[in-house]
Amino acid sequence: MGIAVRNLVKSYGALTVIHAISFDVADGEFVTLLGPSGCGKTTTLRCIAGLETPTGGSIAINGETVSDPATNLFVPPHERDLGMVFQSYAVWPHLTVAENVAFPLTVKGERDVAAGVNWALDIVGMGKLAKRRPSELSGGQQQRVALARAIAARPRLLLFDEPLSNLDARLRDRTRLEISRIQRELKVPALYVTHDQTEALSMSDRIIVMETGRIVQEGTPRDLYQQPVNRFVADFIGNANFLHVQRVGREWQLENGSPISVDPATDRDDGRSKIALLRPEAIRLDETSSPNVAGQNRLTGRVVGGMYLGPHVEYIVEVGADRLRAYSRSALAPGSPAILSFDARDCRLVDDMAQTEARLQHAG
Ligand SMILES: Nc1ncnc2c1ncn2[C@@H]1O[C@H](COP(=O)(O)OP(=O)(O)OP(=O)(O)O)[C@@H](O)[C@H]1O
Repeated sequence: MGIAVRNLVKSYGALTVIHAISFDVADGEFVTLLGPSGCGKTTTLRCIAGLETPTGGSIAINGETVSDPATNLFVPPHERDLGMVFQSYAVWPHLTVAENVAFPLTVKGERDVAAGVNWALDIVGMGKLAKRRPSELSGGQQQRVALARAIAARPRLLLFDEPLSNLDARLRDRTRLEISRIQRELKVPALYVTHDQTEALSMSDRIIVMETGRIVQEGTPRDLYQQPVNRFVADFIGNANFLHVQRVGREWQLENGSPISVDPATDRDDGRSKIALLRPEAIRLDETSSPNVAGQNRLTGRVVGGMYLGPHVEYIVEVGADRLRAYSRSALAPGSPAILSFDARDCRLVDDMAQTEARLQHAG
């Protein structure tokens, strides 16, 4: 049950934009495709919807293959039984809210269209505005109509392509919660495309991070935040500091020669070049008089800037050749020395990005 994508390839002429990716979305699961602009998220989603013709690989929905170029199989979009919500609300301006939502029910040949419309509008909280036209609605309300239309025919799969991009920040937060609630209520698998890490972290059961048409890592939001496989994922999800480190004998050192203890679980000698990831919230930032805590890394840096954010000040601190972001409630003057303390387990070695790029180039 759910979606099974196997070795999906999409090329436009000589240009391949999806390179044989495979993933699943289990029944009732909320999975997000996350990655920078142009990495192939939308193309993947559109292949599943049947709005693009894949070049290779297969796609199955609830065990039924809907696309497999090797056997010339291609089920058209309207026969795939899925609901889709786009960035542009794509509601029809000449139809009322109720008529918009009725459309998929009519196409499906449902007998009690009115009941289906009421059900869907109730779920998105738009029952009272059924007779309005889209021009009489706010952006957020129009997106709710689009959502109601996507779920009205009780599809076996929900697809979302950056559905919150056109909403302002507050409405985005609210609609995010609504989408999560509705998907869990309906218990249908959902695939959600975004380049916004907050959306991905807050809504997903699982996140698939993509880079240039390939999957770099997939896992729960917590896995990806706490155990990113490389610099690209660490940088894309959450705030990240990177320390340039080198192995000297059995220890790791910063470029200025200071020794540094790293998470032993990440200290693998696999021949790949490494960089140390240190999240800002793992750093304790003090004035130089702070006491030494046994077993902690303790680096001396220099404050180069600070930004007051209310709950804390976000400082930029120079440590050797690296600039790190760290938070503190104390007021530290620019130019003043500071001590950065952190647990070795919070300092993880990850593959450096240059390595990923090299691998991608090698893989063609
Ligand atoms: N019709 C097309 N012809 C040629 N190239 C295309 C076509 N559609 C998309 N591409 C290319 O495919 C790649 C992936 O595009 P896609 O829209 O899937 O990326 P995305 O990750 O969804 O980006 P965004 O977040 O900007 O929408 C891009 O390099 C894009 O230029």
